[in-house]
Amino acid sequence: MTEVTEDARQERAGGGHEQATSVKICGVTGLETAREIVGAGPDCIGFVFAPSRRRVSPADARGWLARLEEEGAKLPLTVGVFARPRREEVDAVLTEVRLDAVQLIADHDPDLPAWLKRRHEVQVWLTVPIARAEPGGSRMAAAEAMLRRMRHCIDAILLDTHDPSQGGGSGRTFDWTVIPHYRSLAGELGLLLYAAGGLNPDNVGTLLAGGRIDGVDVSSGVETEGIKDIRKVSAFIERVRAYGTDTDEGNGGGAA
Ligand SMILES: O=C(O)c1ccccc1NCC(=O)[C@H](O)[C@H](O)COP(=O)(O)O
Repeated sequence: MTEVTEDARQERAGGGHEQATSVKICGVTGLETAREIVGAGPDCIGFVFAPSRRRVSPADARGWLARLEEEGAKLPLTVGVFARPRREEVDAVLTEVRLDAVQLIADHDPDLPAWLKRRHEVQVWLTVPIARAEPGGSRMAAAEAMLRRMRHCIDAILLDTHDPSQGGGSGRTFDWTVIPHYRSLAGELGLLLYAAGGLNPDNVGTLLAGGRIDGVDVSSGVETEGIKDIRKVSAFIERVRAYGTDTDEGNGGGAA
C-alpha cells in the first residue's frame, strides 16, 4: 500500500511555508475543451466518471490526454471524480486511464480509500459533503471521525456542497463558516484542504480572504449554458493567482 508518509504529509500541508492556492477545473467533456482549459494553466483538471451530464467514458478521457501529450502540452494533475462508487468501478477506470488522483465520497464504503491505495499509485481526495445547518452538528462529528479513521490513506479533504441528486457539481455554495474547523483538522492530520461548490470568478476572492485554503475546485461557475467557457475559466484562474496581490486581501470572507 502506498501509504502517505509523515514527511510527505508535512510537505503537502505546506511544511510551514505558504504555498500558492491550487486551482482545479472540473468537468472536462471534450478534447477541444480540454485543450483550451489546459492552455489556461490550472493545477488540476477533473473528469467526472459519476452519473452526471458531465460524465465521460474512460476511453474518451484516455484518448484526450494522450492527444494533448502528443501535442506537447504539459498536463496538469489529472483527477477522476466519482460519487459513491463501487470499488470495481474505480479500479476499472484507473486501469484504463492514467490519473494522478481520485476524488470521491466514501461514506458508503469507509475502506475504499485504503483498498485503492493498495492497488494504485494514486492520490485520494475525500469529498466531505457539507449540508445545511452543519456547524457543530452530528454530521460534522461523523465527518471528523471518518477523516481521522482514513487519515493514512487519503491525501486531501475536499469540502463540497451536499448534493443529494448526484453528489457534486451543484453550482451551489455551502456555509463557509465550517471551513476553519476543517482547516485545523486538515492541519492536524497533515492533509490538504480544498473547497468546492458554487465558486466562480466573482466569489472566489471572498473565499480565499476567509482563511488559508490549499486548493479551489470549480465546475458550474466557469460554464455558460452548461458548457465550459474559456473566458470564465481564465478569469477564475487569474483571480486565484492574483489573490494576495489585489484588493481581495483583507476583505474578511465569510458565509456564502
Ligand atoms: O460535476 C459534476 O457533474 C459531478 C457529478 C457527480 C459527482 C461530482 C461532480 N463534480 C465534482 C466536482 O469536483 C465539482 O467541481 C464540484 O462539485 C463543484 O462543482 P460546482 O458547484 O458546479 O462548481
